Amino acid sequence: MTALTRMFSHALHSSCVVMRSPCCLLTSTKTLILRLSRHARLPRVYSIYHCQALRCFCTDHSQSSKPYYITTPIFYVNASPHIGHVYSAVTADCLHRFKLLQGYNSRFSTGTDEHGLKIQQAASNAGEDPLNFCTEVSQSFKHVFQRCGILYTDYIRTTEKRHRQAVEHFWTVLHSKGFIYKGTYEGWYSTPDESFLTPTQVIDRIDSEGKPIKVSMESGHKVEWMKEDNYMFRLSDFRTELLHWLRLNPNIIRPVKFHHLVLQWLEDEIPDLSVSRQKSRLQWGIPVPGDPEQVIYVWLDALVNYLTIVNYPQNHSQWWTSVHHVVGKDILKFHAIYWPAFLLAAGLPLPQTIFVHSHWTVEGKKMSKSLGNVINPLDAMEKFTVDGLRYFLLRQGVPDSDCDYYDDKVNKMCNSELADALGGLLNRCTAPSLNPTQVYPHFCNTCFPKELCGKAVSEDYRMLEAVSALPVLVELHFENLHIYKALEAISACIRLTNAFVQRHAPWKLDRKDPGDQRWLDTILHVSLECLRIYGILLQPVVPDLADKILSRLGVTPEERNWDSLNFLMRYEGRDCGLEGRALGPDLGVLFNRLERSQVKGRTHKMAKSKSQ
Ligand SMILES: Nc1ncnc2c1ncn2[C@@H]1O[C@H](COP(=O)(O)OP(=O)(O)OP(=O)(O)O)[C@@H](O)[C@H]1O
Repeated sequence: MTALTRMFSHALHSSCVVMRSPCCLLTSTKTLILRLSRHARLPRVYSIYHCQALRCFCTDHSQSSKPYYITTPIFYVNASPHIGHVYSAVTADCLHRFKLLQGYNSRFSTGTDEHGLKIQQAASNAGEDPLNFCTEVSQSFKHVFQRCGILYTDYIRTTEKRHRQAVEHFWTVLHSKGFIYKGTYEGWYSTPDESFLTPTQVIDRIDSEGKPIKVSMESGHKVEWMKEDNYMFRLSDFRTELLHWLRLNPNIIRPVKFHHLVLQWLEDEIPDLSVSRQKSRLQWGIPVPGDPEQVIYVWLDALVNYLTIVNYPQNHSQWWTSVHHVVGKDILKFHAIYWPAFLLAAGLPLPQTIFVHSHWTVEGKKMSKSLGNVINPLDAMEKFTVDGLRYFLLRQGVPDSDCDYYDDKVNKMCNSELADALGGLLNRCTAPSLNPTQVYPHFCNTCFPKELCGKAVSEDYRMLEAVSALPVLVELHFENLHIYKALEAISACIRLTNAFVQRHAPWKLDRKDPGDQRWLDTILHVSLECLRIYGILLQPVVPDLADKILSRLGVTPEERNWDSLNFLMRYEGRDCGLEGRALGPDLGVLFNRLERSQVKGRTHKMAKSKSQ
């Protein structure tokens, strides 16, 4: 006791000294966990006690009800949505729901990016008016997002009047401050990426007709030499300031790998950026204020959407100081260099976090509209259910590296982790055969005392420690966008709980024997407490499944927030409000096993993009 208490208070004390920023909080909490874990051989009772204490410490409750503004990229409407877009949206949605769970006043925006040459061309190929074309595709994004439970609070289209006004204002501010000047741009340009490239970013290739071409090294898209009179943004002026910002705040871009990448990009000089196109080349966009012969560069236009949402330029400040972007790695440069430079020029605060994720690939190639190797998310939800697909994307998607998608993988993961492990546990522990009265069973301190002298064995105490520490771990992983690690940790705990039930085989106990009955109730109580914690923590990931679990346990909607993660109060000698309460009536299966015939092996749909 004394050793751990000393260690814990020392750790708390030392962390208080350094804890000046969220980064320090994270570092010091990690240190605490490490120090705690080294003491795993101390008497169990103290470890559990301290894990609970640590959780209270880790969650800074003063943050509750503070604004937290999450954005997804706005999606380019040159074709219908695919799994990659859904992944961006589900990741942001999961963060949003996690923040709501913790009591933040979270706001979450998404929408569609509707200007630019690609859309002008796609609409023309489809023989449609650009706005009608955009409306149609924007609706399909909205539909897919609603279908997969994306709980956005704001949906924006860049063709809206409010957005045009925000962009015009933003441009005027930059121009009046002297950060935009008239010049000539000459260099490589990739229309598919709407991106300018330096000579070192392009390489020689041979096209399908055997002609030599230049392509972008990053995306592989063909580039063209462009020379035109444009408005230029003084991007080069901001290189030092951006470097300083990122070096001073090593936690801005997460996971950290991408932070290093941006720092590396900034090591080299960055040229000024062309921020307009001649109207003769591009008509579909917002005209430059005061110069109708020029149209604003699609990326400047698109990035301002984050401000439009929060009512820029009227009363955006409450939200703008707490903005967190979720982006794919393909658009990191736009979000981590261009966007902060524009904001600095406009005199606005910089983003708090840029969460970056990698790509879903199909047979090693990025799933992309241009390649047409896309998986239709509606088909995938049909096969695997909404929660099945969400779980797979977040459990398997590693933000640091690309991940190959195939149906069989989704099938296996859903069956083993949702149907068997989680569903099986719920089913076993709430079965009327073991619990005929269908109430939340009572816990007996004599059967499961704080010292190792009851019916519980040492593995059981280790399980309690793991489940007690779970909320802290989950929170830490979410902070780094390592949602897959959070799910890995939950999954490991579910395995421990299943092993606990298996070890004590409550179905073999004699219910007529009062001692056995007390122990049986205790086993079920502990298992349901574990399930309650898993249910609460899984809400941001699989909202419907989590609701099913918590409803079956009789947990009310008010008892599903972060403060309700008070695991196994009876073990601590405190009251448990659920004891003796009726379980929910739904005896149905949590997640139906997917048959292999339901999903085809390693196939993928070559869905036709709208532009084809
Ligand atoms: N394969 C993917 N994996 C993960 N996220 C993706 C993927 N494709 C697109 N996204 C996400 O959607 C955003 C918008 O992508 P975009 O509209 O450029 O789609 P795309 O299919 O890559 O299109 P294109 O083939 O025309 O480049 C990306 O920045 C990224 O956040």
